[in-house]
Formats: sequence, structure tokens, C-alpha cells
Amino acid sequence: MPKPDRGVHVEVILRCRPLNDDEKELKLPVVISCHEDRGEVSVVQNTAYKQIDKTFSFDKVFGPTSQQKELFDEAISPIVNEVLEGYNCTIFAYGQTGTGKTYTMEGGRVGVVESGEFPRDVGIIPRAVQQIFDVLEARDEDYSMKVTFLELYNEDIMDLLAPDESLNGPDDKSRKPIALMEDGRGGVFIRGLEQEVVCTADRIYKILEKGSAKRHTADSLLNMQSSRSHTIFSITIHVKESSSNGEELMKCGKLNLVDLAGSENVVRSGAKEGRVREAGEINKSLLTLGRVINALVEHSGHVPYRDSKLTRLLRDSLGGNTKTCIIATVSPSIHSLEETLNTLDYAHRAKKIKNRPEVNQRVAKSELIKDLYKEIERLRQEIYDEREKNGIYTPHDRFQIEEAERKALVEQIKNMEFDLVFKDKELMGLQKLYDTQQTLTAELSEKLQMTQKDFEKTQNTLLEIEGRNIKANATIKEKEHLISNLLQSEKSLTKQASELREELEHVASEASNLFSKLEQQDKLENGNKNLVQKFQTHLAKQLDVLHQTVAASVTQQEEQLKSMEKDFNYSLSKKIGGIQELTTQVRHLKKTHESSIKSLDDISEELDMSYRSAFSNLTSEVSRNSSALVGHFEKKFLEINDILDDIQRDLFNQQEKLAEFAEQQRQGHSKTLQLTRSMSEAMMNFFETLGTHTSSLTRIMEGTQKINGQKLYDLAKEFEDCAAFEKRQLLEKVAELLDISNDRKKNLVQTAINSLLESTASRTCKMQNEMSNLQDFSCSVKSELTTHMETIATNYLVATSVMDSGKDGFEKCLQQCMSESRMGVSQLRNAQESVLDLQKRNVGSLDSIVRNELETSRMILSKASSLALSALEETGMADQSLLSSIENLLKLDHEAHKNIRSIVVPSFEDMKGLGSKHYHTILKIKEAGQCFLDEYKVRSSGT
Ligand SMILES: Nc1ncnc2c1ncn2[C@@H]1O[C@H](COP(=O)(O)OP(=O)(O)OP(=O)(O)O)[C@@H](O)[C@H]1O
Repeated sequence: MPKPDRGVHVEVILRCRPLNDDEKELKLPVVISCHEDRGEVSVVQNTAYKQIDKTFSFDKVFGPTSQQKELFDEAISPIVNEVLEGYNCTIFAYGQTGTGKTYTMEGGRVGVVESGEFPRDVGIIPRAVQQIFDVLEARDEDYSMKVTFLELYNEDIMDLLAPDESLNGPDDKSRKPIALMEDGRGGVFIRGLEQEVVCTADRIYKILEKGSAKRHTADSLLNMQSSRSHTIFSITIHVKESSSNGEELMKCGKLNLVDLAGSENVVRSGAKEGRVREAGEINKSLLTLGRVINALVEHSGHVPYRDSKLTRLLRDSLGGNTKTCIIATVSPSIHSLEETLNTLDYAHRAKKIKNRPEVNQRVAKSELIKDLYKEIERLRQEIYDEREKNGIYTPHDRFQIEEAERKALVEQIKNMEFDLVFKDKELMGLQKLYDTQQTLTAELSEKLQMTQKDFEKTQNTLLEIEGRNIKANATIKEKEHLISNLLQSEKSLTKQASELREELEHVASEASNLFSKLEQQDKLENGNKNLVQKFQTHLAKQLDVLHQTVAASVTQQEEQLKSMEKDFNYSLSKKIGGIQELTTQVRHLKKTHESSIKSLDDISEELDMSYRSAFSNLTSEVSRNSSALVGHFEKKFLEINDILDDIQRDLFNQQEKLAEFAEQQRQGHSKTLQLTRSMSEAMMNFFETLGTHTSSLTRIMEGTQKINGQKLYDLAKEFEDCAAFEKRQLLEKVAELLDISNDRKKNLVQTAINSLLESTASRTCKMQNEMSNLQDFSCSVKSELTTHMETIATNYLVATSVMDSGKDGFEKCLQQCMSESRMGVSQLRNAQESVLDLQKRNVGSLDSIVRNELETSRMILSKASSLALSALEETGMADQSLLSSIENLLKLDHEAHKNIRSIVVPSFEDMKGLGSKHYHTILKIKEAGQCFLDEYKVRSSGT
């Protein structure tokens, strides 16, 4: 039956430190969140490139705000108690450099402990020590306590408690590593490791401080005081117990506190040169630790404890009978994310390791004393051998182990020597390479300097050439510019002259066209005026005739009405005489007369109706004719208006074109003038420079002349001196001859000098003359040019003024045309208004006449009817007596009736005549209108 697995998982605690000052300053994001209550740690990072969201669970989690005391009380204190119960316990601190391993294990200095309370940053070790002492003291136990403090650096074990004289400093190469040995019982021991027996906590704090100071530390990129070694601080406690049989037993417990080196990789830590090996060795221990953990987790047969000293030393703590706790430390910042994830993985895996903790067996005090005696004996022998120089006594089995280790060391040294030779060769090769590189670099720098000098020279020459080139280009450009300016001005002058000629011709033709059009317009206007005048006279005549006719008819009517009145008066007087007679007779005739009077009334009403209809027809006819005439007039007026508007628009257009043309002309002229001016200025400048050159030439000539004269004078003088000297030398003997000869020579020279002077003077004079001629010529040319320019300018001004005056005249003419056409329009409008007025007045007068006529007829008729009624009344009264005088009355009535008829009938006829006359007059007016229209049509088709 298989044994039940009594294994206990390795306890894994995670501690996350707060952001340090640098990280806060850089404002690095926090990617770790600790859930202490759930014992979970989450890693969250969401960027465009990476998305991480992982959660790890551990036995305990301490976040960035957790305190040292908190961690100790919750996680470490129970382990310390286990140690006091006789267990072996190990606490590892594992994590990236700078994440707080040393802070957690050791923390700050203990200093003075007041009322049993440590400063807040004191770590696990001092607190554990304090707890052990407190418990033991509290139990009043008989105990002994030993501490060891070793460092594992580059796979070498160093004793941090070794006496100071053997050390020259933390990085002293002379520091001797101490050997790790098999104890023959499957365990290991470190030979010569100092074990300090301690009685007080303070002593341990001091030992801890001293040992920590000796640790191998070196600057690295990640942590200025980065621990690059693993340290193991061990406390072994022996507590005396009494067995039931009174035998004294010793209870033993051991606490290993392991501060591992930084877990980060070599490259990232920035380790260089010599430290590469160091990192490799550190990693060797850590890698082996990882492999051991993996093997234990995966339960693989072979666990590679022997591959590193760290794992050999801590074999019991990993999968052995030790109680183990791993404190994984991490940083919260994004900067350490990768390493944090590695640490979390590592720690998470380590959680699966199972140990089988066992309480150490109690050892009898006598056995312990025996062992101690053996140890004392061994040590004494060692000291003795050392003194005698006869070697050291070693038991046989120990000797064999040591021999094997010695051989391994020799082998290792050989290998290292071989490595050293190889490295030396490599170094030599590298040195050579470095030397050649250096010479090459020196050569190259020399060449570079020379090339730079050459380059600078070339640059200077290039700059000079460039300067010269720029100057030459500038001169060429100036000359080219001058030539092109002259050519262009010549060309533009000729071109502008031809353009001007063409434009003038064009303007002249356009002006003649305009004038002819204006003449035609004038003619048309005159014809229109005559036509309108004719029409007016014709209309006036017709209207006169109409007025006369109406006036004649009115007088006729008046006469007829007067005669009618006379007749009525006559018949009335006659009737008054016969009324008395007739009154009686009329009564009898009443009934007969009633019917006849009624019929008379009917006839008169009919007459009235016919009158009314005839008059209304007449009025409507007249008004229709007049309105037709007015409409016709209005139409014509509108047409004429349109024509006039067209003319006005044409005239405006012409005016604008003319103004534009004049402006163009002016601009062209001014350009020409400017060009001519610039040309004349250039010419002036040219002549001025010519003049200055000429004067300087003259000065040079004068100077030359002076110098020549001076030289000739000097020559003559020299010659004279020479001659005098010769003369003196030849003495008086040849005085005469010499005098003659001298005189002759003198004369000759004088004449030659004179002729030379003369010729020079004449040539200079000629030159001066030439120069003055040239100057005169240039002056004359200049003055000619000036006058020419002035004439051009005056011509231009004259042409411009002529143009302006022509334009003004044309504008005036146009304005006159326009005002005349406006006058024509207003006259036409007046004519139309007068015709309309006339028509209104005619219609009104005709209407009033007809209405008067109608009224008088109605009055006559009413009078007649009233008379008839009175007569009827009288006849009614003279009913009986009227019968006799009926015949007379009938006769009288017949006569009156006849008279009335004789008045009414001619008046009707007159009225008819008046109507027909009116009709004829209107026909004539229509004819006149038609005639006007026809004539106008003819005119408009003509234009
Ligand atoms: N929990 C924490 N609270 C406050 N400060 C901390 C904490 N953890 C670490 N620190 C600080 O961080 C710095 C680095 O810590 P420490 O030296 O202990 O890191 P380390 O992991 O031991 O590094 P190395 O592996 O290089 O030795 C120290 O200044 C320390 O005071």
C-alpha cells in the first residue's frame, strides 16, 4: 500500500513594491494590481501593440502599501515559530533586481529598539531574530544559538563572518572561497565556515550589518546597489529539553534566510565585460534553481541539485524535509513588465513544489558533547599540523573526499588556465586588430585633413571664379540689356507708329461713318418734324371745319327754335282768344282728344327715344374714333420712342468706344513719349561719357605734351652740358672749331627740338581741334536730339489736345443730338396730349349740345302735353258747347299741328345734316390719321 503523500506545498508570497521616485517622475504606468484579500495579482496592459491580462494566485499577496511588520506578522512569524518547534525552515527572496528582496529580508538599520518596536523599514531577519529571542526568553528555555552568513558569488562561497584581517575589501581578489563538501550522509557542509554563537539579538544585528557590508555589490543599470550575489543567513537554535527518563535532549531548529541575486537577464542588466561571466554564474545558480523547481513540479526522476552550489546548499529546502517559503518581489511599473511576468511565472510554478517537513530528531546532549569533542580534537590536530608543517591530520574518508575535491579543483584550474591562454591569444589578436585599426584611422584622418584642405582651396578658387563669372555675366547682361533696350525701343517705335497710323485711319473711317449716320438721323428727324407739323396743321384745319359746322348748326337750331317760339306765341294768342269759345266745345271733344293726345304722347316718347339712341350712337361713334386715333397715336409714339432710344444707345456706345480709343491713344502716346525720353536720356548719358572721355583724352594729351617738352628740355640741357664739358676739355685749341661746331649742333638740335615741339604742338592742336569738333558735333547732336525730343513731345501734346478737342466736339455733337431727340420726344408727347385734349373737349361739347337739344325737346314735349291736358280739362268743362266750335278748333289744332310739324321736321333734317357732317368730319380725321401712318411707314422703311 503506497504511503499517503504527506507533502506540504512550498508557500509562495508575492510582494509588490511601490513606485520609486524615478518611476514617479517619469510617470510610468502601473500594470500590477494586487488583490490582497483574494491572494491574487493581476497584470493588465492594453496598448496598440500588446494586450496582456493575466491573473496569478498566491498564498499571500502584499501590495505596494504593505508594511514590513505586516508582512512579518502575517507570513514569517508562523515560520519562526515552526523553527522553534524544531523544524528546518527556509525563506527565499526571489525577484528582479531593485524589486525589494534585500529590503524585505534585511530592510533598514535596526538602530535603537524602543519598547520592543523596530523602525518601520526593518526587514524579516532582525524581526525573526527578535521573535526567537523573545519566545525563548519568554519560555525561559536553555538554548544556544549559532549564526552563519555566507555569500555565493560566481559559484564561490565566501564567508561573510570571516575575520576582517583575511579580507582587504569587498571586491578583493585575494578573498578565498571556502569549499562546499559532502558530509558523507547525503548532505553538504562548508568547511571552515565561521559559526558565531550568539547570545543577544543585538549581536546578531551587528553581525548582519557587518556581513551585508561585505556583500559583492556593483553598479548596474538597474540598481546602484544591486546585489549580484546570493546570500544565506542561517540561524541554528538548540534548545535543551528533558526527556521523560530524565535524559537531556537537544531540540534543533534552523532558519535559512536566502536573499537571491537579481533574476533579470544579463543583457538587460547592462552587465559588461568581466561581469558577463559573473551574470552567467549568477544565472547558473538561478537557472539550476529553476530547473530544480521544474523537476520537482513535474516529478521527473532526476533533480539537478548538484548543478549549482546554491541548489546543493539548499537541497533540503527544495523538495526535502524543510518548510520553505518563497517571497517573490515585483515592481509595479510597466518598465519591468517582462521580468515581472517571468517572476510571477517562476513563483507560480514553485508553488507546486511539495516538501515533507520533518521535525529534527532530538539529540542526546552526551552525543552532542561527543561530536563537539571530536570537532575540537580535529581542530586541535589541524592547528598542531600547521605548527609542525607536517600537514594536517584528516580522517581517511574525509581525506578521500578532500582529495577528490582537490583533483576537481586542479582540473578546474587547468581548464581555467587553458581558458586563460585561449583568452590571452584572443586578446592578442584583438590588440593587433585594434593597432591596425588605429593606424588605419590615423592614415584616414590624415587623408581626410588633406582632402579637407584641398577641398577648402578648391572652394576658394571656385568662389573666386564664381565671383568673376558673376561680374562677367553682369557686364554681359548690362550690355545685352542696353542693346536689347535700344533694339526694342526702335522696334516698338516703328510698330507703334504703324499702329498709330492704322488706328488713326480706322478712327477717321469710323468718324466719317458716324457723321453720315448722324446726317441720316438728322434728315429723318427733320422729316419726322415736318410730318408732325403737317399732321398738326391738317388736324387743326379739320377741327376748325368741325367747329364751324357745329357752330353753324347751333345757330341754325337757335333760329329755328326762335321761329318755333314765335309760332307758338302766335298760336297761343290765337288759342287764348278761342279758349273761351273752345272750353265748352272741348268738353265734348275730351274723349276724342284723349286718345289723340295719348297717341301724340306716345309719338313724342318714341321721338325722344329715337333722339336718345341717335345721340348715344353719335357719341359712341365719335369717342370710338377718337380713342382709335389716340391708340394709333400712342402706338406710333412708342415706336418713335423705341427708335429714339436705339439712336441714343448707339450714340452712347459710340461715345464710349471713342473714349476708350482716345484713352488707348493717350496711353500709347505716353508710352512712346516715355520710351523716347529714356532713349534720349541714354543718348545724353552716352554723349556725356563721350565728353568726359574726350576731356580725359585731352588731359592725357596735354600731360604727354608736357612730359615730352620736359624730356626734350632735359635732353637739350644735357646735350648743352655735355657740349660745354667737351668744350672745356678740348680747350681752347679747338675752341673756334668747337664753337662753330657747337653752334651748328646747337642750331641743329634747336631746330630739331623746335620742329618737334611745333609738330607736337600742331598735332596736339589738331587733336584738340578734332576733340572740340567732336564735342561740338556731340553737342549739336545732343541739341538736335533735344529739339527733336521736344518737337516729338510738342507734337504728341498737340495730337493729344487735337484728339481731346475732337473728342470734346464729338461729345458735344452727340449731346446736342441727344437733346434734340429728347426735344422731339417731348414735342411728340405734347402733340399727343393736345390731340387727346382736343378729342376730350370735342366729345364733351358735342355731348353737351346733344344733351341740351334733348332737354329742350323734352321741355317742349312736356309743355305740349301740359297744354294738351289743360285743353282736355277745358274741353271737359265746355263739354256741350264745344261741339259747335269743334270744327274751328280742329282747324286751329290742325294748323298748330302743321306748324309744329313744320318746325320739328326741318329740325330733324338739320340734325340729320349735322350728324352726316360730323360723320364726314370724322372720316376726314381718319383719313388724316391714315395718311400720317402711311407717310410714317414710308419714312421708317426708308431709315
Ligand atoms: N516594499 C517596499 N517599500 C518601500 N521601499 C522599497 C520596497 N521594496 C523596495 N524598496 C526600495 O527599493 C530599493 C531597491 O530595493 P532592494 O535593494 O531591496 O532591491 P533588491 O531586489 O534587493 O535589488 P538587488 O537584486 O539589486 O539587490 C531600495 O531603495 C528599497 O528601499
